[in-house]
Amino acid sequence: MDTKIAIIGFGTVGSGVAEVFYKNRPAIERKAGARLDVKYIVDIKSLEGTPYAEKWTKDFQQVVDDPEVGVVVETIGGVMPAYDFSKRALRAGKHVVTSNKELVATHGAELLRIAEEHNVNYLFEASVGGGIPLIHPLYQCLGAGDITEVAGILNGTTNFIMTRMFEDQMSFEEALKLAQKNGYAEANPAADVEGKDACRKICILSSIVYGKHVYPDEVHTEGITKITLNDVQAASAAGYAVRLIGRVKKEKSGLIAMVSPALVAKSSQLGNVSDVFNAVLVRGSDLGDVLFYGRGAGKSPTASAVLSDVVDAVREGGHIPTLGWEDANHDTIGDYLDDVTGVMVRVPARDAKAAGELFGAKRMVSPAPEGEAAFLTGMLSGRMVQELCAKAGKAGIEVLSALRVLDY
Ligand SMILES: NC(=O)C1=CN([C@@H]2O[C@H](COP(=O)(O)OP(=O)(O)OC[C@H]3O[C@@H](n4cnc5c(N)ncnc54)[C@H](OP(=O)(O)O)[C@@H]3O)[C@@H](O)[C@H]2O)C=CC1
Ligand SMILES: N[C@@H](CC=O)C(=O)O
Repeated sequence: MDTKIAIIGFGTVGSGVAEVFYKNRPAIERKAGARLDVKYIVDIKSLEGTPYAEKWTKDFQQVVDDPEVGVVVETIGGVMPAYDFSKRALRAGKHVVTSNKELVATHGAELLRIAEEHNVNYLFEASVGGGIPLIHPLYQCLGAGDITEVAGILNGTTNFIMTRMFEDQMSFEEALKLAQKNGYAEANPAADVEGKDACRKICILSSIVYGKHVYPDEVHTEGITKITLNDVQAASAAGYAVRLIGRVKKEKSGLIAMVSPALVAKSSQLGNVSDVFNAVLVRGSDLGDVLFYGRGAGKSPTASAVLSDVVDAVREGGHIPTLGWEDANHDTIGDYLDDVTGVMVRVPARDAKAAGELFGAKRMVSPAPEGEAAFLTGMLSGRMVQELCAKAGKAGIEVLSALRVLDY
């Protein structure tokens, strides 16, 4: 059997898909049980001068109208026109494979439903964790367990930037430029540094694990832009690393999800994750902790995840029935202020005593950054931290930062 592939969007990931496909073609065909080839590459810019020039077209309708095309790989990114292209491909009876987490997080439930109606697959292994096999294990292998919590370092760019800034003293701008040069960053890197990309990824993981669509507007999201060297130094003196963590957990009152920078013990599984690497911890009441680890961004790792979906789509031919979730009304996630964690508070040295009493300091950090004091509190809800910060303000105590401390 012959199946033709069309790649839509020939940027970092799309070009990686073509390169890895031709490099590993015999193994990919053997696993898919079919002869495969890339017939079209759709991009707004010409591919003249590349080895793929004769496959290039600007006209997506050509792909839709060609019965030979069995799989459409969507690597444009963003919602439009990727949303429109994906629907047209699915309705034309073609499998769609994507790395586009913004689209999956925004319209995943609908696209999965359209795929099911047309007996094809909508697959997105590359949308979370780059090259880490994560989506498939979550819905297939871990499907039976009662998963209480998923937490992870979900953005390669920010982890890379923080590693370079705080371990190699690189400036934020230089580190970001290097992440872009390496092909890690989003087309608009604000999505990385402001936490939106990690938010989209935790939405996808939550939807898979808990079976209801979690939308990005439900998830409280903070990025890394306010993290300072003094935060990192104080955390380190206390035995912690600062990481951007996306997490969702099941509480008695419902699900709580958020993205924020947080302290994790240096000796912990997440505390050790550096550079572009991602790690996702899945915690289950029967399962205990399972960790997924690998390169979270970049051309070849992401392309390899995309191609694993191409193989599945061709081999399974529309029969991957368990991947999916119900649509929901933007009301799946509870109030993030109910989340209870430890907190590390930094204040000017002059405010150490008053702040320590107010927040109920449990352990002073030593050495604190010069001219400052820092301490760890007991367990506090987000709401209590807000109230205490407001009280501190009224009492003339300057809270320099209050960062969550997590037990992963
Ligand atoms: N880079 C990474 O490490 C990873 C990326 N992803 C996701 O994969 C997707 C693609 O990312 P990436 O490859 O980095 O992005 P790029 O910006 O490098 O690639 C997107 C490509 O699509 C082209 N394009 C834009 N609009 C259209 C259109 N209407 N029709 C056809 N082509 C179009 C762009 O052209 P032009 O440049 O001219 O605009 C560009 O060549 C995104 O959703 C991203 O979030 C997922 C995992 C990892
Ligand atoms: N910009 C993203 C790319 C992969 O999803 C990241 O840095 O993680």
